[in-house]
Amino acid sequence: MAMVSMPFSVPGLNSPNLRPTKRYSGMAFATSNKEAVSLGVKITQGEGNLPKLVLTSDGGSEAEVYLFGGCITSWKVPSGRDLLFVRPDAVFDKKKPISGGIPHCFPQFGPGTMQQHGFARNMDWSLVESENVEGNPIVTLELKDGPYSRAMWDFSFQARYKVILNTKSISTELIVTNTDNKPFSFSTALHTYFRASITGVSVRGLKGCKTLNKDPDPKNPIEGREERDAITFPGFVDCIYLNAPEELHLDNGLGDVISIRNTNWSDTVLWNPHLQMEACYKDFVCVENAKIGTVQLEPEQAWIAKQHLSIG
Ligand SMILES: O=P(O)(O)OC[C@H]1O[C@@H](O)[C@H](O)[C@@H](O)[C@@H]1O
Repeated sequence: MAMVSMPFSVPGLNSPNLRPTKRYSGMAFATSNKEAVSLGVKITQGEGNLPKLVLTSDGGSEAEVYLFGGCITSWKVPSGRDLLFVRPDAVFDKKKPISGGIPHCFPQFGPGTMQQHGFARNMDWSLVESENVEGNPIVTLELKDGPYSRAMWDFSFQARYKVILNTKSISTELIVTNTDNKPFSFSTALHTYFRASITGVSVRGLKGCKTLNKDPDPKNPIEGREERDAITFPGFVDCIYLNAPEELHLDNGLGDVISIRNTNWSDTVLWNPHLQMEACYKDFVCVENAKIGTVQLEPEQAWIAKQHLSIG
């Protein structure tokens, strides 16, 4: 497939993090719109003037992705309903990670030696590729080590994150490559905040999994086994499910059943803070595809994991 590099400029958005390589895949390129990177992908100024990609599919779905944190903050299905949730206390000033959407936890899920959930959600990712396949926009973001990450984790790495929006789904593919000359290991997660009505929420598919319950002490989780077909959220929940299946179903209590499929994200985390976040706990649930046991990569080795969220 041909790759075409083009100079790119958007007023107020000139940044080394915006250097997309367009790939032409079946659809014409929208040359008339300066802010369009490829058909169905625009770069805009989001909250706090942070660069935000807006993806629009021919089928009527829409997604928003901030380069800061490589964070998908919105996934609207054709009905216009946003199935993701951004907390009301989220800030867009780069002083904190964006609290909501699909933040990255990398290279540590935590708790651990560095800040909770690692540094990837606190760094600017770059847009490196944008394409459109049969009306469906695709962007690829990249994160590499820099002084900020090196101070916490002294390794050279590359993370590539592809986001694919279809009419009824949003898929991601994360590839972490060891670009160092020594091995490294990491844990990681996609900390997805789903919009929900918590009293009506249930998660199915985890029955039989070994659990590590982080309540009451995240540093000393209690081992157990899940016995319920449908997990509900009547109070505080913070629990890791090891060797989770490749598909879960989330009933968000708002009329949507979301299929959460994965490849190679071996574990799941369920989290709802209940009264610890009194202002918003009723409005979301986190169902996180995670890799809790560390991944070890030798130099030049890569690890790949996919997530596929869809509605029926
Ligand atoms: O960093 P955030 O978005 O506030 O999320 C924090 C929570 O993230 C969850 O993944 C953890 O299991 C919780 O222990 C933690 O409290």
